[in-house]
Amino acid sequence: MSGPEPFGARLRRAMDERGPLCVGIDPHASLLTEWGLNDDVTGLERFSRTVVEAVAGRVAVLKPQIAFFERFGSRGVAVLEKTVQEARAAGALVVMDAKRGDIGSTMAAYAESFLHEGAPLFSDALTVSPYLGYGSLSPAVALARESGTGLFVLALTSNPEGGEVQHAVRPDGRTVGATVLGHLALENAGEEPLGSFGAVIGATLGDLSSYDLDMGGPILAPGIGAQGATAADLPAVFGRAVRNVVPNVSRGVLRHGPDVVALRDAADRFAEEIRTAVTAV
Ligand SMILES: O=c1ccn([C@@H]2O[C@H](COP(=O)(O)O)[C@@H](O)[C@H]2O)c(=O)[nH]1
Repeated sequence: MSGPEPFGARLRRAMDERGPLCVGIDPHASLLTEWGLNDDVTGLERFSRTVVEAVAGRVAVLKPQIAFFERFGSRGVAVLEKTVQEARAAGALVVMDAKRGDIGSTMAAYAESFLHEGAPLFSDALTVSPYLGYGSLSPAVALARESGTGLFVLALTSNPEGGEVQHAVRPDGRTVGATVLGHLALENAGEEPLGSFGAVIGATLGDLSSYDLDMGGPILAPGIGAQGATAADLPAVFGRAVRNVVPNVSRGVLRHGPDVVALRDAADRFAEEIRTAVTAV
């Protein structure tokens, strides 16, 4: 089959070559201040550039959190555009953390913004919310297939409040989170070496053995570092699915800036801890 190489295949290769770590680009106001930067667009640009310079050439994935750019309006979004382009040019895959979700016709426009090659914010993958119904994501699934990009669908989020929705039991006896994972298994069926339709599942969640995490796609796992999970928790949380896990660390790395070498060393330490934990399974 011709067309662009699917995201899942590109991600598997990047994970094999660079390890699975994803570093988040989350320019919190407090971090800008700690780095000695102003809480303005110039500070935002310096922060983002520094993170890209430090780690984009060595980690598999970078995940900019769009909220921290949008708070500066159009000039912040312009910084995000440059950040995405520079990160991709340095060899990292970019997962845009925008958590988009809406009725299907609007979802198509969100998908165009991030998954259409040539769009200013074109990224390798996008986080999306299935809580308007999984089917509302269909336009994004279709465009991702066409453009060789991917989705990470919120399934079991890292925050303690998520359980009231995601662990809720449906009339068929399955939880809402398990239902999302079931949809993803269908999207990824037959895709080798890894599907392009991933789940977001928090590394903070403890024992998930009641869930079938083997849905053929990657698992983006935030929660390591500032939210209290550690690399050593990964095997217990994800079991055999750990080989498909992309652990995200944002503040745990970013707090070591603005020194480029210190940032790089922090990312390398997390990468090594993850490698040790995952190879022990
Ligand atoms: O369930 C979720 C989904 C997304 N996130 C995002 O990941 C990072 C985590 O940042 P840390 O500083 O490492 O805590 C952040 O961008 C969240 O919006 C999440 O934490 N949990």
